[in-house]
Amino acid sequence: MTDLSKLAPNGQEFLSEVIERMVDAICVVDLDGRFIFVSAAARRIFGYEPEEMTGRQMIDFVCPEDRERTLAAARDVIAGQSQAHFENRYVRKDGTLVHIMWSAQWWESGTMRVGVARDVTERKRAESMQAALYAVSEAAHTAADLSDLFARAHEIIAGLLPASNFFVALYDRRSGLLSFPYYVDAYHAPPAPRALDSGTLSSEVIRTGKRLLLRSDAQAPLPTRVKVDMGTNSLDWLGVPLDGQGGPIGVLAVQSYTGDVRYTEQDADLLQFVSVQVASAIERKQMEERLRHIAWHDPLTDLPNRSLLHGHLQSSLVHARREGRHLSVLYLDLDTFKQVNDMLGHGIGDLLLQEAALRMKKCVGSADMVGRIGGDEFLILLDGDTSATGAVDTAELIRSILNQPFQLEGHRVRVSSSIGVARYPEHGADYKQLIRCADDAMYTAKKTGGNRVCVCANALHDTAQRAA
Ligand SMILES: Nc1nc2c(ncn2[C@@H]2O[C@H](COP(=O)(O)OP(=O)(O)OP(=O)(O)O)[C@@H](O)[C@H]2O)c(=O)[nH]1
Repeated sequence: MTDLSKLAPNGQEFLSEVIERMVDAICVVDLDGRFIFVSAAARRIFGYEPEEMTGRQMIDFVCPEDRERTLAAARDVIAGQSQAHFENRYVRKDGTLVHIMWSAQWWESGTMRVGVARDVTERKRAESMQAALYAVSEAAHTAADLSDLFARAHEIIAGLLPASNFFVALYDRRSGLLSFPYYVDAYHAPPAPRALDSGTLSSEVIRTGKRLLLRSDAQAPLPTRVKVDMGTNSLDWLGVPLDGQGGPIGVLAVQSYTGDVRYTEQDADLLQFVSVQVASAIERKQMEERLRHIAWHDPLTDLPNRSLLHGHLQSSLVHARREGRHLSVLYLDLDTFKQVNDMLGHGIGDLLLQEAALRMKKCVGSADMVGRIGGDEFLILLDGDTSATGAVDTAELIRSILNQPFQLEGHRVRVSSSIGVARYPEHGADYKQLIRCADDAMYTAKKTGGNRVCVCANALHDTAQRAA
């Protein structure tokens, strides 16, 4: 061991001076868990004067979430297992968190723990930001859809800053509307979509393309354009723009209603940092959803196309079979539609198909599906009302609604329709059989003059055939 008296005449003074100048803090804790000595570096690391800490329980300074494992680590040290890299978080005097890495050892004869605390907050911050970026980019690939992506982004952001009140606002440039597809809040329900000029804090972030941090204690006036907002009755409001490739596509926002959560510029930096990755993940998911929509929908009417209808019918049949339920299929073909094209042009024919699609959708429930098979042929799956009369009633309703004249660019156009009805399990056991039966019934309706509903005539009597 070095002889201190050779370095300085008074070894004690020399040691005190060295300890005073150390960047890391030396902390000594007795068997009862009280600080009995804390060196000067505590001032910078914990924000307390050393004398404010001595005599007090060490555990009271530890972040509540980390207390249990800190006590377990302390027990290990007392049992003789020294710790070289134990990490936990302390609450500084100003309320902020500091990440500490401890090296600690038990001093048997003194019955006390001797530890050295190193402030690793910056390193932890860099690590968690890196991890957050990685997690967001992973979520961009693996999230099932946009809402799953939002929930996962929320979880990731909550690991970086307090985010119990968090929302995602999306801005649709074409409609000019700001919507709130993900909204978690202690007091408010998700707001309805609103125009960008409705004077909200979120729209201010979109308009300016800049983050906005409002702290209740700063008493800063609201931006002049802001009139009302669901955030105005929160104490602190922090929103950052989601910058897409062609400008802001939305906002990520956190807000607090309680004084123990305050947002700082540092939080704004963190949220902004993550928002870049979140924005690109959202754009990626939006693109995937657009492509999926295009693949499954008819471009003219935006109705489900043949592939989606067949897939939906197959899975509905699986459920119906399992639950012993009925379901119905309507096959609809417009009568003499060709004449509309021939007399008024293809453009008016297109408008008629679009308007007819809207009318049909209004006749069915949310569990049902109206799709376009092609040309002037539509398929309607009735999964909601499973009664035999319900299917015919719905078919009659559709027929009569399509009979009403259409006003299309100044032309008054009248059409009628022929509809075939087939029911599971009476008329078919699988989707192909059901569609064929409904098509046959539609053909019968057409052959007998059109503008009518016909139910499939070929009921399956053989139970073995039904169950096939
Ligand atoms: N405007 C328009 N017409 C289409 C479209 N797709 C198919 N058609 C036309 O729709 C018509 C469908 O033919 P049909 O069902 O045989 O004609 P129809 O006059 O309804 O005859 P019936 O069904 O026997 O009453 C054809 O003239 C197609 O050219 C489309 O997307 N837009």
